[in-house]
Amino acid sequence: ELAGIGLIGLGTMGASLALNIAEKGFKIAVFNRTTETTRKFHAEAGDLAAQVVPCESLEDFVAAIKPPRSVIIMLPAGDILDQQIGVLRGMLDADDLIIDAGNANFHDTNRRTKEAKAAGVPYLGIGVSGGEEGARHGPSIMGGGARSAWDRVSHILEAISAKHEGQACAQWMGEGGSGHFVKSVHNGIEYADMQMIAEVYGIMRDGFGMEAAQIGEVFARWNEGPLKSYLIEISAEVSRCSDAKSGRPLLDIILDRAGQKGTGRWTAVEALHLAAPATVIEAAVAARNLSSRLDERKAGESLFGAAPTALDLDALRIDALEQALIAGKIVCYAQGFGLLSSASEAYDWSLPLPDVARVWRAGCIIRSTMLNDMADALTQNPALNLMFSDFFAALLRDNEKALREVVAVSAKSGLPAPALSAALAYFDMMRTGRSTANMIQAQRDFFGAHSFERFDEPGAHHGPWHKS
Ligand SMILES: O=C(O)[C@H](O)[C@@H](O)[C@H](O)[C@H](O)COP(=O)(O)O
Repeated sequence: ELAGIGLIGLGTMGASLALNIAEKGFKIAVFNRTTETTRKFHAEAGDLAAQVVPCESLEDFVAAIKPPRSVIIMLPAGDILDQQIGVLRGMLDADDLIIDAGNANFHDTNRRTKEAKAAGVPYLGIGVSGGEEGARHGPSIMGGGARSAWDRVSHILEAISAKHEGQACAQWMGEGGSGHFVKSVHNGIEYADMQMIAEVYGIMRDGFGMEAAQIGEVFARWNEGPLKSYLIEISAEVSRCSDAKSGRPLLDIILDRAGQKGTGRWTAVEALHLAAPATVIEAAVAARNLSSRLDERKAGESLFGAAPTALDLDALRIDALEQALIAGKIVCYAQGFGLLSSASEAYDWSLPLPDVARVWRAGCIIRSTMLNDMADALTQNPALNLMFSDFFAALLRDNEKALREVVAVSAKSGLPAPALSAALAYFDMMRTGRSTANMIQAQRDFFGAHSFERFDEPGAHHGPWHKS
């Protein structure tokens, strides 16, 4: 019996996704450049091995799949993917579908979709979120490309996806690179959420002098409240984990140099490009860049002395940290959905924003109970800044004071809080009817005759500079 679908790339995510597909009853052909990996995968597939067709050549792989074929490719972003698509396309029939399920840059997916369209062959770019665990037992899936191509495989993608209240967290988002863009923004928000959590962890560790396990208790408590989410849950777990070798808290042994593979950066770059402020995401990307400058930071510490970080609990209540995170999260998601809305317009995607929030409710890394409320608010008015929706405006009113307090105290005591500070600044800017951009306009006109608008007269105006 031929396989109903194929998958190339048995890395962590690819292998997990293939087992998930097999487990849901779909016979799957698999191929990996390194044959040893394919053999090992099949040998370790256990009861699912019968559902898996291990192929040691691309020819065998293509022949093992029932036409019209659907082939998922799970490879790192970049040239390697174009090469694989090129080779594979040469061996497939015209109506065979290629699905890139990796973390591609949506600009590349836009290009590849156009190339596929020009060649008259189907192509999908899908964002898959949830890490290894999610891929294996139910990820969140964000599809992009021709609707007809999505409809060919939606029964499989919905079957393997995470479920929220029985609803599949797998959704077609639009044409071209829309699926990968939604995934990028997901990752940008993931960066920002993680950074804000790391900042309050820093205040508890360096400000209050709390032990990792104590901090873990606080996160565990917050995971019972409005912040209930996968990232708070795992922050509690990693804080409470001890190092097998030394018995010390593992967190205290991990080097403070954050890695990144690009999705957060791409999101920040696109936000600047579209003039859709995503300052909390930008701050999170910059914090990762700064964290990698370990030696320079150490040199800075000896040059300027470590910040006078010690705080007493009178200065700041632990609960204020939870409230600050709630306010920061609302601002960050408002920016994320604002960016999705701007891109949807710029690229003519008509992104279903309420469905984006729904698809993120389970399976993905940023899954949280707050996404339920976001889906409701966006359903009521997808065009409205999320901060201005009744539910979140009320929540912000209740929590913005704590965010202000946390940012103020951390600034005074030299505890870096770039993402929380960016969130507060955005909140204050977005509720300032009369900003200071008039000074910018005057300066621009002074040195570059760029002109300015007046309150009292339409048109472009110039100041009486350089006249005297
Ligand atoms: O949604 C997910 O499942 C994750 O976001 C996944 O895509 C991956 O873990 C990120 O690529 C990590 O990104 P960085 O390596 O850039 O932190």
